[in-house]
Amino acid sequence: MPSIEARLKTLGSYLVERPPVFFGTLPVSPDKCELFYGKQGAVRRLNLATASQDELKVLSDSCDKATFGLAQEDVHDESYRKAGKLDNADFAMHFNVVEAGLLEVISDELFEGKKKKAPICAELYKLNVYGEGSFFKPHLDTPRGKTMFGSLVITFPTKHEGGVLTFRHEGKEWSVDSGKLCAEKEELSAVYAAFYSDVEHEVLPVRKGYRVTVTYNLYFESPKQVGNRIHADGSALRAAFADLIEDTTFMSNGGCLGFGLRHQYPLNKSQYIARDHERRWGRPEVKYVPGPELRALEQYLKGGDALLKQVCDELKLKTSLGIVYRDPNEQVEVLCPQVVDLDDPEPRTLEGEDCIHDSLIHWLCYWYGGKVLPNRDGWDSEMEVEWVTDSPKVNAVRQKYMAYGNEPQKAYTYFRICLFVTVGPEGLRETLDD
Ligand SMILES: O=C(O)CCC(=O)C(=O)O
Ligand SMILES: [Fe+2]
Repeated sequence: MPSIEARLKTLGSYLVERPPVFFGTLPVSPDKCELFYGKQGAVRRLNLATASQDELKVLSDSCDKATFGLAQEDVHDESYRKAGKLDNADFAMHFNVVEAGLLEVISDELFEGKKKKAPICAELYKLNVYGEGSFFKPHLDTPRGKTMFGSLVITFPTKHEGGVLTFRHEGKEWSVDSGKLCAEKEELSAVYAAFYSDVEHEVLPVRKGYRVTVTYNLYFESPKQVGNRIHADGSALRAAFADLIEDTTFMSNGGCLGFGLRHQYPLNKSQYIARDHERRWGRPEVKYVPGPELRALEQYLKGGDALLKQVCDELKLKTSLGIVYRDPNEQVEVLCPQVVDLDDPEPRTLEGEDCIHDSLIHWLCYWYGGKVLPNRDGWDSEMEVEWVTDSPKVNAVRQKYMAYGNEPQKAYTYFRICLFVTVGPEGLRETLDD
């Protein structure tokens, strides 16, 4: 029998996922390629299946310059993104993703639904026109709202060369050459690509012609039903997990397993919540309780993260999400119940000191109920965790703050979102209340 350590490693390795991107061609009838557009006054009409280069130039000239999201702002910078765009209020098409059956394909492919599928919806977002020399440098899509999990790009069959949509995730790469795919098909076809928002993607420069795309934001429809997502490849993970907890020598007194989440999720920074109490009565005893943002996030996990939670639910093992902060200066990690607003002017004091004193870790524990995790630096750990997987490096979010030691100075920390599984002692493994 392999050692427990080796089996924990195997357990982590079962969290591999299907590609977080999928794409293909989709036959379309010419009437579905009919585009109506215009910002004010007269509306123009253009068929994207038959449009001439001159007609496409008129469309391109009617567009605004495309912007992109940077630090919560829409920025226009042609060294980063060169393309035209129309907002969803300024165009209409007969093409319909639901009628085309794409939502079913997306929910099958991204969530690997064998039995029940996640109810999802697609919201029309923008039309983009990439003429010769247009491109969009590597970026992640900004989630617009908590339930948004991905994007869908439909490329219509206008003649073009280049403009390859390229995805990269965890060292792998996928390319969608829409010009080539459309040209190769005998029947009139569009190209679709659906992907999670946190998968890096770029549009390589268009060499010839016009590439016209319509993008959609993909959402979960209702958090209640999302809990039914089924991952077809879950059996290996389930078996490895079940095997471990049946072994009486594994965590015989119970314990906690830690998994770094594989995907990124949008979380707001939350402020210190006990301020009114503090003003009136002084600092309350702050206990560690996962905040509402993290509790809500449990409904919206993606891919392997959702699978892990689902397997734990089936095995009746309690799970909770937590934010793990790392202070790069101290090589120490602390588990926090929320993403902390480090610019929050309150709470200000730490045992009489102003603001965040030298120790961010101490401050997080004092005000937010943070718990110090096992580490190498001689801090006393308040919680034992057996780590199974770490998060990919790109999921570590850098956060700046002002540290007030002898003098104020800029400092930074990293946080990542982790899932913790509470395992009961041997013979009483189940920890989830019904
Ligand atoms: O037009 C495309 O192919 C991709 C557009 C895109 O990545 C975006 O709008 O964020
Ligand atoms: Fe994008």
